[in-house]
Amino acid sequence: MKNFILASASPRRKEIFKQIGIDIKVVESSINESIRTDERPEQIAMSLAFQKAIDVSNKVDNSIIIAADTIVVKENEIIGKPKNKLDARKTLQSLSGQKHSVITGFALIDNNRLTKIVDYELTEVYFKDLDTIEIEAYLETYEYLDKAGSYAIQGKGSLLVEKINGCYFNVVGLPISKINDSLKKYFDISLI
Ligand SMILES: Cc1cn([C@H]2C[C@H](O)[C@@H](COP(=O)(O)OP(=O)(O)OP(=O)(O)O)O2)c(=O)[nH]c1=O
Repeated sequence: MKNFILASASPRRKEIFKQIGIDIKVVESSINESIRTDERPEQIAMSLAFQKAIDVSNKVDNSIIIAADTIVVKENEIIGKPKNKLDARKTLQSLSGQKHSVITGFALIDNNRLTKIVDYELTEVYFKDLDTIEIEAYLETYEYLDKAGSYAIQGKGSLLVEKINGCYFNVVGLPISKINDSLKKYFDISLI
């Protein structure tokens, strides 16, 4: 089996690998996640994922590096991680009763063969109508910290969601099935 490296500090991404029986090694990237606002959301997510993968690829030998970046987009506006509780409250108010997209860009690099792949997955998420009491109760869980869109679908945030259209794991931060498709197609490796 090839040496896989996950270039992400996100415990959720490591957990997704664990769920499919892979105890993946983590090497965190140290990129500055600044974005160019003139790019399309999927370009931004792919570019950030690629920067994370390249950064880690320069630190390890003979490995396949997997990196990802997740952003939330509503009506072409990018909603990142909340700066504070006030910010999280505003985001949840704006997502209430509405549809948004969760885009995860991912990058795969085989630094032995010098193969590089970048792609993304998009999932539509429909929020329920949330009242003030629910939003305040959710904020008290502090689950919003460090989450794009200020919620965690894998936690109590599941109670805010009416339905999704697309890959669930993509919302949690790693479209594992699409990543496996790319590994099969371009690297001749299957995670199954
Ligand atoms: C919408 C949503 C996002 N998220 C998380 C996934 C990502 O970890 C995070 C978005 O931040 P990212 O910048 O994609 O990742 P990260 O900062 O956690 O880790 P790293 O940069 O080292 O790769 O939001 C959830 O866990 N659940 C959700 O429902």
